[in-house]
Amino acid sequence: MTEARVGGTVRIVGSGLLGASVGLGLRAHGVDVVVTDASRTAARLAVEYGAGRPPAETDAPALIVVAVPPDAIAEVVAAELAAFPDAIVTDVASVKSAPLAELAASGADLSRYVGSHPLAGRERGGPISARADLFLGRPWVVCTRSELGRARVSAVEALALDLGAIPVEMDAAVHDESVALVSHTPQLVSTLMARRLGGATDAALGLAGGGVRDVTRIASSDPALWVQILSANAATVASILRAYRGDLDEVIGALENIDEPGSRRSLAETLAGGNAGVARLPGKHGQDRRFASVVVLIDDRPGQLGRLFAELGELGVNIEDFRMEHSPGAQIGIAELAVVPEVLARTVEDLTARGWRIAG
Ligand SMILES: NC(=O)C1=CN([C@@H]2O[C@H](COP(=O)(O)OP(=O)(O)OC[C@H]3O[C@@H](n4cnc5c(N)ncnc54)[C@H](O)[C@@H]3O)[C@@H](O)[C@H]2O)C=CC1
Ligand SMILES: O=C(O)C(=O)Cc1ccc(O)cc1
Repeated sequence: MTEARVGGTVRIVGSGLLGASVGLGLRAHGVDVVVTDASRTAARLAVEYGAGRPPAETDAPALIVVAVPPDAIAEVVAAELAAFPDAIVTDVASVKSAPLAELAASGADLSRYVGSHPLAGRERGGPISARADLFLGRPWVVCTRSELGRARVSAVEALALDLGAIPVEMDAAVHDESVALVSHTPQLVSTLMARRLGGATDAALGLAGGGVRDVTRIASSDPALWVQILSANAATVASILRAYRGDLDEVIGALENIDEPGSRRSLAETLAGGNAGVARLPGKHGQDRRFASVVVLIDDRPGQLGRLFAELGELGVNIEDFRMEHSPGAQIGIAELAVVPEVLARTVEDLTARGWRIAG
């Protein structure tokens, strides 16, 4: 067990997915964690899963983590600031400006409040879905404000670091604009595409591969939580969607008039724009480096993946990334490996020589 950076007792209010995950992660460092929730069942479950202990009269937490739904953040943060006058209070809500404005309007003492947001989550909520490793390697935004003392910001960064996350300082407005683009609008785009699958035939769905799964993965997110997130960042998300609608109208125009001069060029430029956009997403370890992909067909039997990995090790090929897909109609797994481009040709050649089936 490594020693924690956070000192003293940490109190978690809202012991669902995020709250219980924070508790589990801190308990793994031996931190004294108190969990509480408006739902008795959620609180008891979190305790039974090992995320912390029930509150006691004598608790004097140094740090309070509010992990309730966005609509309840301001009210709960204000109550915690008032109840524990020596504690620093943070929250993990997916939106930052609206709760801050609500808190300021309530007259709360904001000098001890440092908003934050871990960019880590799952489609399912509740303490049953919680994981101690949820935050490992993920960015954790800590919202700075000019009047906030360094020590208070550092206390929340210590929490992020203890949970294996990477603290990123940002002000609330920049945070909300950023997540509107990389999280909130993608949620709606994924949802709208998945909604189109509602009327599809089983035959069509049987052809689904990695592409549609990638685009719709987050469409199974909790509607109740997402209505709150989107409502709290509505104007910014709407403005991105308006631009998106413009792009969509252009694509529809080109498709409806595909033989008009310029239509194919317009489609090509749209597709190239997508290539340029996706290339800007940071890759492994935040690098811009692109990898080559090797697709290996493997029999759906125990030990096959282990053998593939071991043989790549023998060949001195580092697996930069890995993804598994399944053939809908056959007992075959499709292993997609990312390797550095320099080793692509010899990897394909050596694996083929060893009897592996390479696709594409
Ligand atoms: N689900 C995700 O992937 C992510 C969620 N977040 C943020 O984390 C926060 C919590 O989300 P989840 O853990 O996913 O939700 P969840 O539904 O799993 O847990 C929320 C918990 O808060 C409790 N609660 C509601 N109102 C309360 C109140 N007034 N006082 C005390 N407890 C109350 C609920 O009973 C529930 O147990 C939200 O603000 C969300 O925006 C941040 C990053 C990722
Ligand atoms: O699963 C994913 O890709 C996510 O992006 C999960 C997620 C959902 C909500 C957040 O506020 C932060 C992260």
